[in-house]
Amino acid sequence: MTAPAARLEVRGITVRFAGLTALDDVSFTVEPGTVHALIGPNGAGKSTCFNVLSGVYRAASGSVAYGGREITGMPPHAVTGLGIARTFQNIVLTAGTVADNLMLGRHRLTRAGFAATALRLPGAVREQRRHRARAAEIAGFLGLEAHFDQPVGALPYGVRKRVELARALCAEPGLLLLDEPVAGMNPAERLETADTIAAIRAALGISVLLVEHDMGMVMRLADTVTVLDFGRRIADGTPEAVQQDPAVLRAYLGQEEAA
Ligand SMILES: Nc1ncnc2c1ncn2[C@@H]1O[C@H](COP(=O)(O)OP(=O)(O)OP(=O)(O)O)[C@@H](O)[C@H]1O
Repeated sequence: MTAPAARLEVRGITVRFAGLTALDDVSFTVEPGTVHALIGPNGAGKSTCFNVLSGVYRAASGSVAYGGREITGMPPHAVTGLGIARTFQNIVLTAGTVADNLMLGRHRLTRAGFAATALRLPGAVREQRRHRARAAEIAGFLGLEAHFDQPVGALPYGVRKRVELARALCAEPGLLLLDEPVAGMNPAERLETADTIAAIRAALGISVLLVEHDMGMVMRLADTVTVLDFGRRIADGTPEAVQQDPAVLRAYLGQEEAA
């Protein structure tokens, strides 16, 4: 039921906030089935780029196409409908259990309307049962089976981050956008999450675009890396090539000097 991975083409996107150019003519391509990292110093424009891709912000110019379909200007739910799901830098979960949150993730795939579900009509009940079984399967894949019926509010931070990832996967996306998936995690949790992301790609064949500050994680996982600095793309290539790029070294050195 997973949406097939398709090519994401970002062409010349520019975003301005009251005089500040957060993204300046940025282009890159995420090839189907690859892990692509978007990196750069603080304020480089990474989150802004994610917000454009997921329909939260509208670019002043440029285009974003997924599987050849123009998604520029689409609202977030329409972008999700095409098979693009995301997680957020700060955990965004609703009250209730892990299962409740994962069922929300399946919303785009649910056909029965609100009334049919509320009235517990047989077709709607069967459909809910099928979605719940798939949500439980995804929870198991992410090591969350023991937490499935627990309230998310009581869970440790690292587990809640995994719940967010599971919820995004519940939409059966072809492209997963992960905004700092290991931020705030301890080293063991970081390694575990890196392994999980690699396993997701291998098992589902989907594409992953991730924003991440943890360079070890980027180097371990990414096939391709795009580097932003002050809203501009300064490098794009394999992790090895990007790591040795003088413009990238200068950008990160500048950040250390400013710190
Ligand atoms: N809603 C907004 N209104 C005004 N300025 C914004 C807004 N969102 C981002 N910016 C500015 O745009 C620039 C890019 O910010 P963005 O959050 O995209 O960077 P980032 O690379 O994600 O940074 P970080 O690594 O710190 O999360 C920054 O100068 C930021 O202050």
